[in-house]
Amino acid sequence: MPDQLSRDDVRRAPKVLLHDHLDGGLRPATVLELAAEIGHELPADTVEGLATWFAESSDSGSLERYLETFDHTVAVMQTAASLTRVARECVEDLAADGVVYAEVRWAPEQHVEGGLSLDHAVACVRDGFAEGMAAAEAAGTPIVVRQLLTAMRHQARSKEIAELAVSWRDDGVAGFDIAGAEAGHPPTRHLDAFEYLARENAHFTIHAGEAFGLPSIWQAIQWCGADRLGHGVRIVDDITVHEDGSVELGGLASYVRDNRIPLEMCPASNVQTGAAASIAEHPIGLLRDLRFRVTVNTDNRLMSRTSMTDEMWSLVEAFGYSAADLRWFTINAMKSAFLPFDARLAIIDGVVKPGYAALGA
Ligand SMILES: O=c1[nH]cnc2c1ncn2[C@H]1C[C@H](O)[C@@H](CO)O1
Ligand SMILES: [Zn+2]
Repeated sequence: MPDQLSRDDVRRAPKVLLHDHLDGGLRPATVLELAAEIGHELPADTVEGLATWFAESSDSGSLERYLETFDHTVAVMQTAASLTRVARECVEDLAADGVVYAEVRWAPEQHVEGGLSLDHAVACVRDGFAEGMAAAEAAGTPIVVRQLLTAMRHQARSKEIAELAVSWRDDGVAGFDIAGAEAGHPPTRHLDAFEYLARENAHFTIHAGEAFGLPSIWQAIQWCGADRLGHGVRIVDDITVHEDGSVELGGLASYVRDNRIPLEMCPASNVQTGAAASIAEHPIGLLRDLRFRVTVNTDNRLMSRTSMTDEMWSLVEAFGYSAADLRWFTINAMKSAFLPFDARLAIIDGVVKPGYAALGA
């Protein structure tokens, strides 16, 4: 494998994405077109102007402000046709970027203002993903994409959304998540949903340790039983690096590492919301050195003006990572996917390993 990676190597390398929001990844041109169709007023009227508006408005250092930008994307995703279109384009964009497996999350409860039922909305996204996967296959860039259904943590529909996720588990839905403002909305408010999912042998991840610290991570794992942590960056608050370079892990950090709990890290998003000061200072460097089960993700490609290639390339530049490091992140992610074990292995052995082997050839 080449030591000196180029950006094009990173683009060609097979990548696995576990944390990407459907309503955070629209093409700016699509937002413009869909908004024009329904008469929704946007803060800019050109593709570049809108792309810049999303990126700049999301760059405030506050998760709450960051989340306000979703008003515009959610507004244009209230019909069957728009949901299917956005889902299809999402898959096409990921595949063109070299993503070979993705779990894309969205909150069905936010897409029923136009009269869609929750089930119909999920079916529309399923259809869009299927169209996108077929188009990617035809373009020679095959990809497998699954939905994660998100419940909003400030609302009270999590049990209902958890039931929706279970009822669609054999038709493209791989798991469940909660998202939204973290401070003041602890995951334990949704305990009935998580207990239900556990009884159903279903998978779930929880956004935790992004805008709020260790108590949120502790609750997500020890009270709610999350399989993975969305972000989880604040786990570093339970790690002490001494002056002599020795490292001490607190009880929670040890638990997360010992149990190989996957961290869905999203560097660009974290810099925008203030969860990390810069990419170079992002805790991903330390956590990778300590061999936590770290994965690299985009979170919101529109708001962060990013892609999987951009995220990985920014880490190559900041930390000097090699192809072997990127392969390690990618296999970590594939091992942590909410797919059956044999399906995960098939992608690791059949796609990821050969793809990295071919990189230097
Ligand atoms: O990084 C995030 N933290 C918490 N909530 C988020 C983040 N990115 C997106 N969301 C919210 C806004 C979306 O409307 C919702 C469902 O995708 O999830
Ligand atoms: Zn997120």
